[in-house]
Amino acid sequence: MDTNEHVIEVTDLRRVYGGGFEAVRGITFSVNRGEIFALLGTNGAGKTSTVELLEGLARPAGGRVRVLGHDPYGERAAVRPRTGVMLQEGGFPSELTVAETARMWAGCVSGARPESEALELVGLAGRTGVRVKQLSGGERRRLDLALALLGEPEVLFLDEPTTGLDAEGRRDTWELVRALREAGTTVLLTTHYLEEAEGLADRLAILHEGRIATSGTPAEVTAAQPARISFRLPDGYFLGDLPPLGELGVCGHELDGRVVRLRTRELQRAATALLVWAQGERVELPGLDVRSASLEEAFLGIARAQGVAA
Ligand SMILES: Nc1ncnc2c1ncn2[C@@H]1O[C@H](COP(=O)(O)OP(=O)(O)OP(=O)(O)O)[C@@H](O)[C@H]1O
Repeated sequence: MDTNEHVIEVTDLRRVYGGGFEAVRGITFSVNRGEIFALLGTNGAGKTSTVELLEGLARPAGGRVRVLGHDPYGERAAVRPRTGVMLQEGGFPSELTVAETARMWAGCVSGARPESEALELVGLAGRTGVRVKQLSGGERRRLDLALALLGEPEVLFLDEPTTGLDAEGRRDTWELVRALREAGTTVLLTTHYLEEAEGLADRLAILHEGRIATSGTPAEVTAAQPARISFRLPDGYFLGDLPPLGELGVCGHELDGRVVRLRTRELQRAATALLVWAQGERVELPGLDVRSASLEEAFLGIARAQGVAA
């Protein structure tokens, strides 16, 4: 299998709504076969607007989308049977049972796998006789996912797949998505959960106001953010007693009471210099905490830099 094949290609994509509002303002990215790609962003950043264009539900105002080499809007018949879509709101008839819903949906999918298999995959095998209206919010999300899997899609679009799931349900969904990737499925998902993107995505893009603010592997995106060192000043010491912060490679600091917080892009150098200083002074640095930036910090950093109260 050629894992460098671009299964999704998006070039300078734009979406404009009826009133003239430009929700997607020229975004470019690609997703390789067998990759999990996450779209992150603040509320209203344009994630759903983008995913809907990839799903062929609307025509772009500009730019180009290709899914499996086809235009998903203009060549819907070529793309739709090979993709699975989990929308944010499923909207099934609430009187039908889980089994009936799956059967009805399977009737619309060519070459569908057995409904029982799809329900088993998402952990709903024991709920087949339950009416949709009696399902919990999390169970409905899982039913949505089962329906998206019925056609054994090559490409799966998941719009906030774990919203409303409890911690266990979320972990089960992550495992399932990973297993799908192992089987060669390409997955594009949107999420508000940064740990979901960090733990699941091979690559991600953070959208902000219709543009990609940053993209890359989770490690690349976080590496662009400064790491943090924090500790309490030892008794009798003041901030000015520390070695010159510039020499430690510190790019920002704050003092909160006696707690010092340093930000650095050279974590190893700064931490080493600080520890060497403490050893020379024969003091402990109480509450010492040294950590690389998390995706959450990268996300908040981008939102702050662009003037958003995240
Ligand atoms: N049908 C519509 N008509 C006009 N504007 C719309 C429409 N749908 C969405 N928008 C606007 O487009 C922008 C992007 O919305 P979108 O739903 O794509 O964001 P999102 O990143 O998915 O947000 P969320 O995280 O809140 O789901 C928002 O400002 C939204 O108000």
